[in-house]
Amino acid sequence: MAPVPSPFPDLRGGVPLPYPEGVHTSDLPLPDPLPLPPLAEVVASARVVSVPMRVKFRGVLVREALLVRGPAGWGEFCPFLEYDDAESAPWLAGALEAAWHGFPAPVRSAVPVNATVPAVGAADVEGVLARFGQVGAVKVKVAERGQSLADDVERVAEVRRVLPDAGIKIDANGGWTVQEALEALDALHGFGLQYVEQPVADIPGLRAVRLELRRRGQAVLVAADESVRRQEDPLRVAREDAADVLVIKAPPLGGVRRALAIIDRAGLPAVVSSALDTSVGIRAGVALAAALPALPYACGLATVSLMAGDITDASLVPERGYLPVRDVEVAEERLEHLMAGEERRRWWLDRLTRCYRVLDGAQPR
Ligand SMILES: O=C(O)CCC(=O)C1=CC=C[C@@H](O)[C@@H]1C(=O)O
Ligand SMILES: [Mg+2]
Repeated sequence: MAPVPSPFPDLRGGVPLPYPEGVHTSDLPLPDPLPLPPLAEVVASARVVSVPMRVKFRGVLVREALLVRGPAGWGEFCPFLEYDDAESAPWLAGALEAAWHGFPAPVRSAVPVNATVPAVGAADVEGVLARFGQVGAVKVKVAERGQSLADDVERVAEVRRVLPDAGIKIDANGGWTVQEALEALDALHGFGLQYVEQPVADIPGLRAVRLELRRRGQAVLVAADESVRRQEDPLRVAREDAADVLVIKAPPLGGVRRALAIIDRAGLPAVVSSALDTSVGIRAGVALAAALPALPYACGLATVSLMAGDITDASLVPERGYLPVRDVEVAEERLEHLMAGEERRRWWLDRLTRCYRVLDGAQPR
């Protein structure tokens, strides 16, 4: 089979996009939250699943999610376990949007996606990549606690060996200091990285890395993930010129419509990424990516390939580097098979109820 060409081959090596510098953050208010369906209806539709991972990812071996069903289809509520209710409530807004309101109209029929390589040893890279089939881009996890820069270099080198023409980005999940990030990017320079995602934990640090890379004439771009996802003000990173690219997960921003509005106001190129969800949650990410006016990079939405189960017979997994824009049919027998235990079910229903109250309190009256 012929290799899938990168949708934007000229971006290999991180050439900055033609987005005008400093043209961002309009003062337009974000749209009002969507009306909430009655809580009893939401709870009655809820199903809790527990899905094993094929490879450990961000310390997770089993991913839990609560699925809800409304008139528009299914929605997924799966904030990470350590998130508190205030941080988790927008995830519920996203699930309710999917199930009760549906998604905005797409402007494309398929979305380019990257393979995602967790912080595995170099010897395991080829096996992980094989799960994604042909892809034009790969995201590689780096800066894992307990590992060294040499481990990262070996992992990235192995990706480059297996896929000589792929765009490569790396994700440090804020694991480096500014100094460590600059050293690591020096060491990884020869691989032609598109961008480095969240090299350091905070916004001033991101800005410092970005400015120093420019001063040194290194073309790699800086992308923000946690600095958008876990901020009270998701626009701050753009306002402070701390990143070239935004990595956006729809659920923590309150769903597809609100994420679209935030990206529009930020005025920066966006990459849509998964929250390690089942195909139901991935469908929302695909809806966001499909509705964006510009989609210059492959999206991190192929993560169902890292999971050992799903709630549908037709998972949203890449076909020659793309996910199709289509709905997901949930299979009852798969829900049964992946059903979480009673204690976890109760835990998730309690969390759902508390988050619903947070959203209800924020509704325009
Ligand atoms: O972006 C991708 O390629 C896959 C998704 C991904 O990397 C993530 C999904 C869920 C949790 C995150 O820690 C992680 C990320 O940091 O982007
Ligand atoms: Mg990330």
